[in-house]
Amino acid sequence: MSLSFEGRVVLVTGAGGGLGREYALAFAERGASVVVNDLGADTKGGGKSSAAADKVVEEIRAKGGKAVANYDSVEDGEKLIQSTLDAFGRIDVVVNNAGILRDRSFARTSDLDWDLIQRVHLRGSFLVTRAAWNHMKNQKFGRIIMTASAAGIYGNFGQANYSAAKLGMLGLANTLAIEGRKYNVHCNTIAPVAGSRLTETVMPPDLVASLKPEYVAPLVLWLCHEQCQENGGLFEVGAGWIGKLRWERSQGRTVRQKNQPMTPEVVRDQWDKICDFTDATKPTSVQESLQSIMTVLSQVESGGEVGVNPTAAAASATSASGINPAEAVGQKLPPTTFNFTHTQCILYALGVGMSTRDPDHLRFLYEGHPDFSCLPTFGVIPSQAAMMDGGLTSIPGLNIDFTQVLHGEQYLELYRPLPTSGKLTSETTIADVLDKGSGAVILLDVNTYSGDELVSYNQFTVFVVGAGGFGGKRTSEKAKPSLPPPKRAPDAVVIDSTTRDQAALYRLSGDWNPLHIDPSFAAMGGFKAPILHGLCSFGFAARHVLKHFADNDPSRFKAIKVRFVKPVMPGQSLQTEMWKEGNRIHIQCKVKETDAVVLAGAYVDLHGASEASPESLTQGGGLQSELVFAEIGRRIKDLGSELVKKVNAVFGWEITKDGKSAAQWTIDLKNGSGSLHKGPCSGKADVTFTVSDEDFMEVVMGKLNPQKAFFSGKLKVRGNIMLSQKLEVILKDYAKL
Ligand SMILES: CCCCCCC[C@@H](O)CC(=O)SCCNC(=O)CCNC(=O)[C@H](O)C(C)(C)COP(=O)(O)OP(=O)(O)OC[C@H]1O[C@@H](n2cnc3c(N)ncnc32)[C@H](O)[C@@H]1OP(=O)(O)O
Repeated sequence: MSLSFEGRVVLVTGAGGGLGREYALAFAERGASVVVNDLGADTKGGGKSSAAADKVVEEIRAKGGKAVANYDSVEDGEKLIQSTLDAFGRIDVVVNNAGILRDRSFARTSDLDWDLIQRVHLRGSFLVTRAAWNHMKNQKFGRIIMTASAAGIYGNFGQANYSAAKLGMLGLANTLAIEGRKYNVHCNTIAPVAGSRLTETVMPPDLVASLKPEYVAPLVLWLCHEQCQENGGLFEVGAGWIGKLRWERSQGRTVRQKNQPMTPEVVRDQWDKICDFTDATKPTSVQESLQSIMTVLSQVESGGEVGVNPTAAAASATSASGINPAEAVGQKLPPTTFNFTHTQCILYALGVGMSTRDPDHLRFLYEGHPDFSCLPTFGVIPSQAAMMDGGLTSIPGLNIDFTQVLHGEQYLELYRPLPTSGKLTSETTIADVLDKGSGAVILLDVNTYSGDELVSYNQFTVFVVGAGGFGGKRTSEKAKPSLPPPKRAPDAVVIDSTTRDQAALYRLSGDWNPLHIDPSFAAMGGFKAPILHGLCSFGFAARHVLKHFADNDPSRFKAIKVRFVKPVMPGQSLQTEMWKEGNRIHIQCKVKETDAVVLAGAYVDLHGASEASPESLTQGGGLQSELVFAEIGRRIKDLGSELVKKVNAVFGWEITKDGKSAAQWTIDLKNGSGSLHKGPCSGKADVTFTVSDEDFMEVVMGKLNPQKAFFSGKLKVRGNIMLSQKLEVILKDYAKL
């Protein structure tokens, strides 16, 4: 199939002669509507005439093609594009071809020689392309050609100004290729060798005659066709030959050692190796280029030597298993000290989304508040310091690529509420290293002390993507398990938005990992953009639980466990679903916009749920009814283990020691009665609680002891006659105990 440009609109700058004219004719021949731009200047940029462009337009029209002339300077980019739109209503292709020469040896290059060349080539291409850019983006199609030159790629005597402008156009094209990719706007660069007005000054006449422009145009047409997916390429073309160019980089050598100054002498001594292209690499993006720099950073940090070929060192470390559990497990990181004041507590609270919009949050945001407190999940901050300081890199057997590190899971247990200022020390041990196939999992146990008192225990689970397969074990008894939520609708759901700057704010609490702020680093980890800290979403979820089930009382917090199953992007909304099971609140978090589960197997353990606050039980309307009834169940258990045993024996119930019941609970809040149904295993028990609204809430709020309520008759338990008789017997028995 021949390549047609029917329906396409093409602008060729400098199309009055040479290459530009050839492109214009070739596009028009294949059906394109062509704008033939030419200022009609001489090769040095002097003069102005419409003749050149008009002639080409005539040629095209004579052959039945569609073309209009335009005589604007490329420095008036907007005008060029406007006249293209006026003539044909759209713009599909821009060929930046116009150019002039002011050749001089460098010493004789005047400001004007320099400026004129930059203005026409580089600035002109920028202005014309920018004027076309949004039209192309909006229509999701565009093809742009930049015309560079061998003089720019290799340098050429007497063309300093021209070389600089030409390679500048390559840089421009490289970035346009990246920015336009997702809109199907492609930008490629050619370095043509053709006989033209510009080359006749530097080439012998017979060579100029034989290097015909028609040997270049087919490449330009192909690159501008919708079928061509090439983007960001650089091509040398001439005499019927086309070749593609790319960057090549030597393996290079590391010239720095940890804690040593980098000196010119070391550079000198390594020079031959730095310049040796054996096994050269071909980086194609800033990300690839940076990757090796990151490798060097981690090698230097882990005590790598001067003169090392970083790629080879990384390869041999991996082949000799960068991860070696036998060496790593049991190792301790250097202890760290964390000094903090109320500033860090407040900054952390803001980092996990607290806001003065919610009056309940003020106690965590204002040091003058009578109940000023530190959020319990701040407990991860002192303990992460050891890892963040690069301590992990010093562990033998843990040669890991930090661009691939993700936070996998977190467990935090507090032994007392955190102070709002103080000095805490943390001791970190590599508890275990697991081989998960797709990655390696490193378990880090951190004990944090205030003086001699153990304040908290953290278990960090670090997932190193791609580092598995070293033949290690898959599970560990040391891992704090995550737990699935109950199979029923959640008892409470909270939706809370993170902001675009959530990660930028959260990192100020000490996790400086560039993954959360630097787009290039995030790209190395395979992410389109920086992702939110796992511990930031963790903080959001934990405070949702604390508010909903513990009246924002930090002393109620005991422990939390979370698994990070998918990344969260700053700006997304978190939907925290919560299930109350006694003192344990199971949690699952989704990203509201995508419905993807991001935190799973998670739970918060609370202290002393017997002091459950009225608000936490009455919020949420109907959703809470199950929860309220579960609370009554737990209170029945409070009546005493003897009674529970008897009730279980008679009815076959299973009220367990933590107050959970296999029975299903429902309640009708309207008439103040609730019914308790035996679970699916037996249908015989069907008991109704009857209680006045007032008394019911008293019980639920913990103001009325359920035991007293039973015996004073305020809380009546009724079932069918037989069952209630049996229950009465039990209750009487119980009264005697
Ligand atoms: C020096 C710094 C120290 C501190 C480190 C933290 C620094 C922070 O700045 C970094 C961050 O905050 S990163 C942001 C938060 N984390 C994330 O976004 C990760 C999200 N999770 C994922 O992408 C995948 O689960 C992923 C990629 C983790 C795993 O996905 P897959 O490879 O597809 O795994 P899968 O096939 O589902 O399972 C394979 C085995 O791995 C176990 N597993 C899965 N997810 C896990 C996770 N999150 N944590 C721990 N183990 C996990 C699976 O259970 C399975 O093992 P098994 O078969 O034995 O059950």
